[in-house]
Amino acid sequence: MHPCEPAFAALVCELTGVGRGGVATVAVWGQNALWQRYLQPFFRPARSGALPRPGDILYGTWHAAGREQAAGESVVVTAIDSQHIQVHCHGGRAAVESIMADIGSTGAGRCEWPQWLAASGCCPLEIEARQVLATTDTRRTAAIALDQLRGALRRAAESWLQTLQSDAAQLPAVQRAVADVLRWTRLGKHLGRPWQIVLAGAPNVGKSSLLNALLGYRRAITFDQPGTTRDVVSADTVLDGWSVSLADTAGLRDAGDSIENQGVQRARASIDEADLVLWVHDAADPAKAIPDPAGRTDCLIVDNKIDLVPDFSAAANRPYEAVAVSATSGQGMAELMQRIVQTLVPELPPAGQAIAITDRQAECLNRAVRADTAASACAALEQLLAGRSEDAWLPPPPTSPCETS
Ligand SMILES: Nc1nc2c(ncn2[C@@H]2O[C@H](COP(=O)(O)OP(=O)(O)OP(=O)(O)O)[C@@H](O)[C@H]2O)c(=O)[nH]1
Ligand SMILES: [Mg+2]
Repeated sequence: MHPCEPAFAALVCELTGVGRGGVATVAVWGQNALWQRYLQPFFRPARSGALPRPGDILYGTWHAAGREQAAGESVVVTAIDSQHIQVHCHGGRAAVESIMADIGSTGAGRCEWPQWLAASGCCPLEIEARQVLATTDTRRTAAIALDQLRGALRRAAESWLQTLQSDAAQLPAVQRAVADVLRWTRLGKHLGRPWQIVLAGAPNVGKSSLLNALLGYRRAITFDQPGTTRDVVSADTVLDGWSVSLADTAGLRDAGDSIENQGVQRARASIDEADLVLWVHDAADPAKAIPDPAGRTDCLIVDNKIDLVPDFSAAANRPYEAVAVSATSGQGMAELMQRIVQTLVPELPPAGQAIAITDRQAECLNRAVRADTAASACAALEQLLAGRSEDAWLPPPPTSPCETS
């Protein structure tokens, strides 16, 4: 049963997910006199009659509190069963907010759809998979999230649990299997969240030009003087089915200008948080190159402006491994995109692979891997299957009256 229940006789929730849609669905769930208490004050059916029976679909208009004389919002109301009614309205925020507020004003508690799913008895792994799936924006990432929604991780966890419960000596073998699943965690973390790629390097090497070339449109200002970019300029795109957020940064130098210095500080902070840094050099002016951020495993060195270097030979000119490109002519850009994807995702998971897609899931699996005894590994796996869904990789849900009351 839902934790909100003692505080509210009914819950109201927007069921339609993130993103824009033509139609939105608001659901009301409760025990008693649902129709009379929460719908009748606002809903005028086109054909008046007896109270709807389960399965009835009614067309009519919604008359917001205080605006009873206005024309009203066209809605379709579905009586799913005696405890569950859905209002289908225009998908714009104004209509949804108004209907939610009206139902809330009669005493129903507002909640978010993951809480709604929990109230309906969904297991946490399924709720988390639905949450991540709702935030994916490519077929590739949606397919991997869908595998988890179909139970890839749940089945793996259940089978490890069964193995350990019947034979504690299997702990090392189970822990190896769990560790194998944890290999995919970095990828799982980026199903609903773009990889952060930062373009950095000395001033005037062509970082902004490279950002524009990767995006395919002119997002950032480019100019033939150093110090053009001051702030972090970001834009999202998709590379080979992976959502990436590209951030162009100020050229790194000690500038006298305090505004530019602030830009350089922001650039350094972005580098620290990046999943991958494209460290850009000017192939035509190697003396300008500055050392790449030492110790970073995910850093690709990019030699830009190769169109200015006659007979630029990738191997001969430099002692480091780099991708040679020209942001202005487009030379080498396809290879650069390929190298970015290979660096971020060196291997693709096979179809149906179990993957941890939330912090909570990864923490439970990590506890199982570190467990000293079969009993504590089982406790971690049970927690994975039954624990509450609170996900740090997803934006926090707006505060709900369910939580505050
Ligand atoms: N020939 C040639 N010129 C380029 C290339 N990439 C950039 N440029 C030129 O180099 C100059 C600097 O380019 P930007 O993209 O503004 O360089 P930046 O690294 O962003 O510079 P800051 O923002 O000042 O740090 C501009 O005149 C660009 O047109 C390239 O591949 N080939
Ligand atoms: Mg720039």
